[in-house]
Amino acid sequence: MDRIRIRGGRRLNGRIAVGGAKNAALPLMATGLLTHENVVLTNAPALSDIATMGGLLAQHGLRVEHDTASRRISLDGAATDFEAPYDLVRKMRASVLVLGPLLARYGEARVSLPGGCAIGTRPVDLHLKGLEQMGAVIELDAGYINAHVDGRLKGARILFTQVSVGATENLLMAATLADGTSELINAAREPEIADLAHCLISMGARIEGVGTDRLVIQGVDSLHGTTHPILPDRIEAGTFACAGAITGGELLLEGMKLELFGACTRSLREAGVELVQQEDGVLARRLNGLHGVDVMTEPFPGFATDMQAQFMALMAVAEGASMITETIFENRFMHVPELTRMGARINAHGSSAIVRGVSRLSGAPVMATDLRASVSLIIAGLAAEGDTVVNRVYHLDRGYERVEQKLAGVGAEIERLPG
Ligand SMILES: CC(=O)N[C@H]1[C@@H](OP(=O)(O)OP(=O)(O)OC[C@H]2O[C@@H](n3ccc(=O)[nH]c3=O)[C@H](O)[C@@H]2O)O[C@H](CO)[C@@H](O)[C@@H]1O
Ligand SMILES: C=C(OP(=O)(O)O)C(=O)O
Repeated sequence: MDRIRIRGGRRLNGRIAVGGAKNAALPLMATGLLTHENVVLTNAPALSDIATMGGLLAQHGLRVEHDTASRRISLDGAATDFEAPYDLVRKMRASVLVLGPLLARYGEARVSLPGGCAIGTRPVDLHLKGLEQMGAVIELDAGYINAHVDGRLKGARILFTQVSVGATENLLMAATLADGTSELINAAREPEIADLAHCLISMGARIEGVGTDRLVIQGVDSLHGTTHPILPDRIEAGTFACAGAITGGELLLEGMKLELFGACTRSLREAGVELVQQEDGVLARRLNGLHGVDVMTEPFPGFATDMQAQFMALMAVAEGASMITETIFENRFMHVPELTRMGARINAHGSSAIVRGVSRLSGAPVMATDLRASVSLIIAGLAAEGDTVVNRVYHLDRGYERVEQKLAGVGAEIERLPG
């Protein structure tokens, strides 16, 4: 298994490319199931999650091509197999996003229940209730969701009792081909959902309220092919902003748009990181010292749960204390014991962690059990004295493309140690 070694203490400076967003690309790939025509996604990142989703869609019967050189994914043809097996869904929870499209277009789907993962239980009850409201008959059997509908799904008024990114995406896709009008109330407003909606509109879907918490969808008989550019990865960009800031550096986050950060902009600024929109990206520059800032994760435009671990690494060396509260996932503090091993002073209790900034961290061998926790250890390693070796790099490869090369390109002393 590969590992990543970082020698801390180098100031990061320069331009760093922000890729297409993983959390936009995965639902966008599922749109390939809504039409037999060619869906082309540009600005696609080369990530293991993208390969997993491609494998799943190919198993359903689509022709999937991912040309990493031109960053294009092409999806073509019709599904012939409606099962998403446990082995793939377990690896990547976004697999559950094939459920809505398969039901809407083929009236049938058998999708493994995703189950929990390292960061929390991650239920899908809201996805299932919404589809049932649209007329689907759903049974849970032997760890699988067996779903079918006689004829077409029917438009419905769906009120989410909790803001859910995945359920909004699944039901939005399903509603595009339903018979009649659907209304999604208390829908998630993440930029990746607007990106999905724009892609669906370019395929012939009729959607109003894009970017708001009320989406109104008039179902159509069929959708056609399209070419759609994937929006920039705000989490990758935010990760690099923290990486630059912890070293006292200045990075141009190429291709990033400031409005995608939501509340993260304010938290980073309060912490002492200047963020300025420029023509070709966002300039992230540490002003003077770092200051402790309290944050609470919330649905967009609140502070993103996917930025919590990286921000905590930054707060580990800030002046003063910071209280970090995680409201989306019940177990997303796995980086705390590892950061503590590097000298951070963090007390986690329930959904909150108090971080008391220290003047120095020290390198250590560390391990993390999820994607953002792993990258937070890289960020800490960039500021630590000595060497940090991050194990289980496969978590990182799910969501960061060539992270060691990108960081080395702006001055980090970092390398991948093949396992
Ligand atoms: C609102 C939010 O920040 N969502 C995050 C969530 O999306 P993801 O789509 O994975 O999760 P959801 O947005 O659906 O979950 C939000 C909350 O709703 C609960 N829930 C969800 C679905 C359901 O059927 N029943 C239910 O109770 C979850 O347990 C969670 O507490 O993880 C992704 C990966 O880290 C992040 O990119 C998303 O920003
Ligand atoms: C946890 C993440 O992804 P997933 O929902 O695919 O597990 C993430 O993007 O931080």
